[in-house]
Amino acid sequence: MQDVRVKICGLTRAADVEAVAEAGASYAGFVFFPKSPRNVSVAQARELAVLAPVGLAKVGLVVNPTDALLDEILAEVPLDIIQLHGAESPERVAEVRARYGLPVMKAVGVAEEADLAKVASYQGVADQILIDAKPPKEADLPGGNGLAFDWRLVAGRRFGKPWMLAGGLTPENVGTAVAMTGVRQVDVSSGVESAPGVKDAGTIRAFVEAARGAKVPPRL
Ligand SMILES: O=C(O)c1ccccc1N[C@@H]1O[C@H](COP(=O)(O)O)[C@@H](O)[C@H]1O
Repeated sequence: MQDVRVKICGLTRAADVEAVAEAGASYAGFVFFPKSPRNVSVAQARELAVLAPVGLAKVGLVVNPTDALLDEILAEVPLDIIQLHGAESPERVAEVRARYGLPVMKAVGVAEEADLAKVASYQGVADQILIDAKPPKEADLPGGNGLAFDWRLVAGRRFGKPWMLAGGLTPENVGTAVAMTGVRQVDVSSGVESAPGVKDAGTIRAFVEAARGAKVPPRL
């Protein structure tokens, strides 16, 4: 059976990229969002991205980006995937995908069943869907808040495109999340940090081990 694939998001130091690669994660995420404690400049992201070995996909996380910002990032940083984590419309997702010729992962925030209806509008335009916890109303960040949602809402779901589960995952709960939902890909940021924006190599290793060792229910 195929291992669960792991994305570690919000890397800010060379040692983080090394830890993520050594742990066996599949995706390394770089956050371009000034309000985030994980925000990196274009120059910093370039320095980190070139350290990633073949097989570790480099994901650029942006929130309602302008073309100017994406142009600036993609001129410098060798990204493999663009993660849109704001209120981008399906039309904007299609536009970004066509303009840069890169796969796009669209994040959808979920707190209740009704939120999942939004996924349908992105199925035809995004390459992957990221199902994340909906942020609290007063939150500064649209993601990366370390909050989980009720995983029963996505138990056994398929979304017409590969999907990833995020929101409040930790080494302690990721096995349950995978077993409960049947998801084949997971994404974490806060749950592998020693302080906001500071990744911890031991916790990254523990997270990847727990995710890959999780009991994935067979697809029906
Ligand atoms: O990580 C951030 O700082 C961030 C900022 C803005 C949008 C999304 C962000 N992170 C993404 O949020 C989810 C869940 O994170 P957490 O594990 O609950 O902290 C994940 O997809 C990150 O890529």
